[in-house]
Amino acid sequence: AFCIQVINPNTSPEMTETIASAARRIASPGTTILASCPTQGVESIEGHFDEAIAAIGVLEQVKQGKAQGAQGHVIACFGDPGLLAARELASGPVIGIAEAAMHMATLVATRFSIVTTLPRTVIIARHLLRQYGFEHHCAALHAIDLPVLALEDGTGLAQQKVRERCIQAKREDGSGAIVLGCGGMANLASELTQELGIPVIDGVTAAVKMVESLLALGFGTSKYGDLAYPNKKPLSGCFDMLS
Ligand SMILES: NC(=O)NC1=NC(=O)NC1=O
Repeated sequence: AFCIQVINPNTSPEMTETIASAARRIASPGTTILASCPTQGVESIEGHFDEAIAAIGVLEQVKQGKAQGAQGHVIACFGDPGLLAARELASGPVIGIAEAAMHMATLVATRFSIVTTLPRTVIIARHLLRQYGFEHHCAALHAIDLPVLALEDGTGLAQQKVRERCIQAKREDGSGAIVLGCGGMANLASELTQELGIPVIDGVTAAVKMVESLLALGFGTSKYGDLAYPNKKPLSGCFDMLS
């Protein structure tokens, strides 16, 4: 039986719920999901500035999650904000949804496409592909060109755009799999997989299963080298909460 914390790095309660329900749906029977989002920060993450703000909230949540018994952590934003810093703080595994979805896509197809939210987050996804070493696995990246919270506005327009973009990507890119590039798309993957007949991979569910696998294998984050716990030092002002 595992306890896995799933962190929505933005402060949108609706998106936290979308993410939490996807995580709980896929979690093994014995796994408890602790879903959370930062108490302060940014309501959606759409660029480097937002990611810098969100990373502090991720660290605060990881610290709280550890205290609540979380054995592993998922960072449920497609920028994987604060990933390595969170790995320094954590004992258990910490997996970002972008890396999780990308890894999974490489296991089922030789090439994958990414469908994400804004043109500027396409550029950030490219940075992640390079950072993770997946550049040559990714055939193309597409944006639905709607803000992140359009996925939670109840109109269904963003969801329709995601579907259209996935159909286009399958037709045009020659990719065998598609990665959904936002935590708020977590509830779309299984229906799109059925309709398109190819793996449409959401990073929230992928990351939950990867954390479960690492825990089942007895692996946490390696605390040897640069992911060792942070050097002890006083943290001033609002950062005191991270001491
Ligand atoms: N590319 C994205 O849409 N990233 C994201 N921003 C958020 O606030 N959540 C995400 O997954």
